[in-house]
Amino acid sequence: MSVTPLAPYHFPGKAQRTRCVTIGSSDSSAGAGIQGDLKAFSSVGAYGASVVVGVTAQNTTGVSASAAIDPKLVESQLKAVLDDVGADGVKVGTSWNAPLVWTLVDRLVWLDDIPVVVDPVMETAAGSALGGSEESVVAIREGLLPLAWVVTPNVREARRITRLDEDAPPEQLAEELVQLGAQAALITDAFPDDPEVCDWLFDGEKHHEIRGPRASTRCDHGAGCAHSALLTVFLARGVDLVGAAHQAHEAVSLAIQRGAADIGAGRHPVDLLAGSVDW
Ligand SMILES: Nc1ncnc2c1ncn2[C@@H]1O[C@H](COP(=O)(O)OP(=O)(O)OP(=O)(O)O)[C@@H](O)[C@H]1O
Ligand SMILES: Cc1ncc(CO)c(N)n1
Repeated sequence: MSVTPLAPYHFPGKAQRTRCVTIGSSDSSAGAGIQGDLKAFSSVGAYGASVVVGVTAQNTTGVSASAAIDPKLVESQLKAVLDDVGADGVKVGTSWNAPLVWTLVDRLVWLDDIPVVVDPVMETAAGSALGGSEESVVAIREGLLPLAWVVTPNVREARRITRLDEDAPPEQLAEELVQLGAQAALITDAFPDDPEVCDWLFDGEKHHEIRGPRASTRCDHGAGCAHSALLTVFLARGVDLVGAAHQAHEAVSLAIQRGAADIGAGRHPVDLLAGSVDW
């Protein structure tokens, strides 16, 4: 006789505000990672909670040290958050190693009907590596993609996960990501050398190109994190995927344009709240 295991979480009922959980790593400069995600959640009035899977000593010029958190402690954080705060949407960022990813996968399968956005980050805007070992890429492919409502890699990350050639177009990369199990794939900045920015979305049936002007600032530290965090909130609020992808792109594009150019000497942080605060 097979017995269905009990869900490991208590799952409180609905709250008035949208609750989103980011599962990712600390960025000490707070432009990206869980700090960036929490700011993005707050910028649109959502309540953000976090499960820390790694810590980076990082600033706008790069990462100087990092460490992954013990999977058991990750599991305890997830339980603490989901049992009490609850979640209307979950975002997964950095994946440091396979045991960590599989621990998440084992737990996230219980999140029936809650949007899960997977942002398979492997490098910072300044070019430092963030995880991305071959074993963690395999765990992302085999474990995380099948749980993803939408996966949001940039082109380099999409190539790494799909193992397709350098010259594979975004259309093929996105279709392959869906073939691997994601419900949808959104490749950010699909043509990095073009004068216009284009996010390529494949919703499982149709392709959509989300285009906008390319900001020429160096304020893109945390752009990808902010994008996937906002996407999580909009999906949690029931916005359809194409609409959510447009809204997230527009907000982040503006956040790069009006970015925090006075912070740090490298790739400055995005600023989602620029213009809303009177200094
Ligand atoms: N120069 C730019 N001007 C306007 N929008 C941009 C620019 N660069 C990126 N974007 C937008 O920012 C969002 C995040 O994309 P990006 O490709 O920078 O993520 P990423 O490479 O994963 O970033 P990160 O390394 O910070 O995680 C997308 O909606 C993309 O279109
Ligand atoms: C911790 C962390 N996660 C994600 C990114 C991607 O921007 C970053 N720079 N740092």
